[in-house]
Amino acid sequence: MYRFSLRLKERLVICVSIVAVLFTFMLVMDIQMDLGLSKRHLVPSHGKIKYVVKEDGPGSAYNSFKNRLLQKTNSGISGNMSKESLPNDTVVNTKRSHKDDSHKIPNIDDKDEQVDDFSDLMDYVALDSLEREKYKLEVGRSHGVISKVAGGTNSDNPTIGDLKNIIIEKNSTTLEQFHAQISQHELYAENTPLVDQLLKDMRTEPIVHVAQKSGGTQLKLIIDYPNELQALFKPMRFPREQQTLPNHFYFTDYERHNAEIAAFHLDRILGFRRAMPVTGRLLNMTTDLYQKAEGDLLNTFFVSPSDNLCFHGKCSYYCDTSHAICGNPDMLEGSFAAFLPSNKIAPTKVWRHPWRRSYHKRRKAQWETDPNYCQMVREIPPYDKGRRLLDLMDMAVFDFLIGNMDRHHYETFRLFGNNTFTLHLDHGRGFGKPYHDEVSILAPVLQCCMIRQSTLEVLLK
Ligand SMILES: Nc1ncnc2c1ncn2[C@@H]1O[C@H](COP(=O)(O)OP(=O)(O)OP(=O)(O)O)[C@@H](O)[C@H]1O
Ligand SMILES: [Mn+2]
Repeated sequence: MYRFSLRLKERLVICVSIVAVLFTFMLVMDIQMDLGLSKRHLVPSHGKIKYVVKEDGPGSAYNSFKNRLLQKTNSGISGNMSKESLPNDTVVNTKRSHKDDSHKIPNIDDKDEQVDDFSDLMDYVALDSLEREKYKLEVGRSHGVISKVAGGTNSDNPTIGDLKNIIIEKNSTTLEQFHAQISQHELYAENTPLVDQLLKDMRTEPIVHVAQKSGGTQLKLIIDYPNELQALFKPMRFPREQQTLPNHFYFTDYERHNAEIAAFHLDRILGFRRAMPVTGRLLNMTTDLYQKAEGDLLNTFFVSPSDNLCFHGKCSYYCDTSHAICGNPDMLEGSFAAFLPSNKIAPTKVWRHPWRRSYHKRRKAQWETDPNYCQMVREIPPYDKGRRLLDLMDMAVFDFLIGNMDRHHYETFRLFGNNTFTLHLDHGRGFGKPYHDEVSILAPVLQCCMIRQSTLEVLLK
């Protein structure tokens, strides 16, 4: 009997052990294959958040960023962070492409990158505010996803027309109507027909006058059409495939007219609506430019050895005979950006971008060396309240996507005060390295560890 009951006990122990092993096995399978048996919802999947959750707190995001981007620079060249600053897998790619196969399309299969389905972020965005509070307590830190109300965009949204008492007449031009409807929180409404109308007008209306635009470093022309329509023209200067030359800094890079066009469309698709409408058009060098130019600009026209009409204009970069803009044979492609409202109607305020690069071959900007840089920015008006700092986060995301390292200043409309959107202007240096991710452009997001919820949602979508 005793021996029998012992055997029973033994059997019981063996059974319990088997059940325990099976249960553990099931849990492991569940975590690996996301079967949902453990009803895990947020916590494990949030483990995928890069840079933040693996270590402790938002500070680690910056440390990780600093380690990867700021401290590894040993070339002594502050601006050229790209090579040293990349995650390991990308460094391999860059090194390979450095010599000059940057014009080749990289083979996607080459990449040893893990695919992230961003399910953690999807989960997070779907939470209501109560669940978020709970999550916040669970992970023991505040999060950087800022909702609309907290982002300060829920206030009134007056237009320039409202504030300047502009009455839209029947015969008002498309650009006049566009200017009047620019509002405190966006350049144009999502479904306005005015944008497509403007693009069409700039593409098809006859050109009546061209003049060089002062300011900035590279050549730009002011194009006048009938009825006060005006556009800012950037000519195609180099072949469409021309990428940033390996030894060019971001501030000496050529400008690409098609970058201006693509950037406008991306800004629109992302729902920012902070870039003026830009379209492309072919111009006749003789009838559209030479015959409509005068003064200083006209004086720079010449006929090249192959009998093409060329000009170079006057500016600080690439405005000389060796960088002339020539017809091919007589046609020239360019970008046409709808002109901003005049200073009389809506003057803009120019702000120095806090994350501006050094624009120097050897010097670093403060944000590249100061681990608490964002903390400082957060306390300085207009970044201390309202939407401004979040707009800079959006701008960083936008610039990262277009590869624009040339964001030295930005502008806002004065009449809307400080709680207004930041204009997205000047994207000519975007898309210079289309097969390279310049992570340092995301420095504002990585250092402040914040992003606007609507932006995150659009990116996930
Ligand atoms: N669509 C526009 N309509 C009117 N003015 C504009 C427009 N876009 C830009 N500008 C003005 O023209 C100035 C120069 O334009 P932009 O920045 O594109 O040229 P840039 O040569 O690249 O300048 P920089 O060398 O300073 O970067 C800007 O500061 C801006 O105020
Ligand atoms: Mn520029």
